Amino acid sequence: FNHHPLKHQPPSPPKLPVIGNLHQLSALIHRALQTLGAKHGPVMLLHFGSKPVLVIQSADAAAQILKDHDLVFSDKPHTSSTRRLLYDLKDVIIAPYGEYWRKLKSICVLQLLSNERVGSYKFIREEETALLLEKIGACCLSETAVDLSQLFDLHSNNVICRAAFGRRFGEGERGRRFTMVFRELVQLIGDLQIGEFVPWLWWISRVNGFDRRVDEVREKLDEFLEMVVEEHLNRGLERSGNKENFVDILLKDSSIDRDGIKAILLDMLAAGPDTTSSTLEWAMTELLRHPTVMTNLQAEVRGIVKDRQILTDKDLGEMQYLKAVIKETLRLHAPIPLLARVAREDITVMGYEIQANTMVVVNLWGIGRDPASWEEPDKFHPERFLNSSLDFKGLDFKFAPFGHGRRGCPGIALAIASVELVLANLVHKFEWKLPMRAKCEDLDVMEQPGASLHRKHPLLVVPTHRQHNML
Ligand code: HEM
Repeated sequence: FNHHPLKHQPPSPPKLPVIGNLHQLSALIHRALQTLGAKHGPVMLLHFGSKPVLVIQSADAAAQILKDHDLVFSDKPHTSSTRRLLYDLKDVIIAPYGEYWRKLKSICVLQLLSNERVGSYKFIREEETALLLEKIGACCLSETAVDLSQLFDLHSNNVICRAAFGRRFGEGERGRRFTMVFRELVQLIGDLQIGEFVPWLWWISRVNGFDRRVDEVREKLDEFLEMVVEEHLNRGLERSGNKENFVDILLKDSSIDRDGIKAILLDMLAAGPDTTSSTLEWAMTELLRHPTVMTNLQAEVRGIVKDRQILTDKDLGEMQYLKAVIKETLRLHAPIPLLARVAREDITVMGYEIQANTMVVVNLWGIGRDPASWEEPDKFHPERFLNSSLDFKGLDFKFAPFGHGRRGCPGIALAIASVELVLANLVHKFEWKLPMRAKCEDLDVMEQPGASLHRKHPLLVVPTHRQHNML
């Protein structure tokens, strides 16, 4: 469209000089976009500074971006802070679409995240789940509250670290600090700094401390990743070479340099544990807020597992209500609420002319709550997924928590296997209540801003051992 003025542009809310629409956004950007979309429609053109940003908030429009024109929208936007944090785009998540990205993605899928690989980590998931249950069980006698948010973080981190690196890194005080650095990384990536969009305001992120936080986080992460790589190199010399893990495989590939290796490892640690623990955190939050759903889920799980201590894959396969609870959690609390892409060329979307280089934001969170697609969209009602063919493959774009297409999430199998096993065990083995005799409706659902969506406040809950005659 470079040769003529655009005739059909999407509606735009009125904007201010210099900052465009940035003043209409709040820290929880997905919520601000939903509010704007209710007024201006599901396809809007905003301006972050002078930069045009196409905002997509309906299933139909998302299908055009993620399926029909997937190739055109297969690049990701980046800012100077994401470049600094992610080794100058040498990772999978932000790397430009092309040969290098294709190679990294296929290594991630084949060597770490394929169904077969995920099956081979079954013992890791089981051991880590047993450890989690033990920690919770230890609090039962004293009836003290457990911080489930922290336990879920540690659990998800251990599963991914053991699968990818062959050992845990999350234990003890050092481990806790390491999990917090990853949380901060995700918050920094999700933070819109005005200087990225209005170049002469670059100094603001220096004055408000953002640049300093980026540098500190980058340094701590690099130190940690260097240690992981060195450990593998040293160990590799001694080993008989009978069992390679993901890091060994990356180290063998001469076309990926040291920064590239660290960047991919960083991706796995940034994208995997945080999203998995967010799903667990919100699932338990919603179960506690909805005692009937909790009772239904306990009835299903306990009915299938009976008095056995160990839950099997076959048991999980039969738990339709459990699967519906997980889907309903992902619909209401998409762990990655916003997808960001960039148009590689001029293109028409939903009849609107969109110019090359326009940034696109797909509000997965907003689409999950769109009244045009869902009845009583804000209600937690897992039954809507029973007897329904909606699944995670993102074929119906009203429910696409893992995205779709070339840049879609490669971690679905690992994430779902981990979440199902933990959740089924938690409701099988324990009864749950809120501390200080709080009522279920008192449990808040406030969110922490960031590229992934967590509770603002940790989830504190009091567990007791299940009484076997209860159900
Ligand atoms: C419930 C858990 C998870 C959710 C909801 C989730 C969601 C997503 C979403 C929405 C995207 C962007 C897709 C797009 O742009 O179309 C994504 C990308 C990605 N995810 Fe996940 N994810 C989860 C777990 C995992 C796990 C466990 C891993 C690996 C350990 C992982 C690795 C990745 C990677 C590497 C990408 C980038 C793919 C690319 O750019 O080509 N994710 N994920």
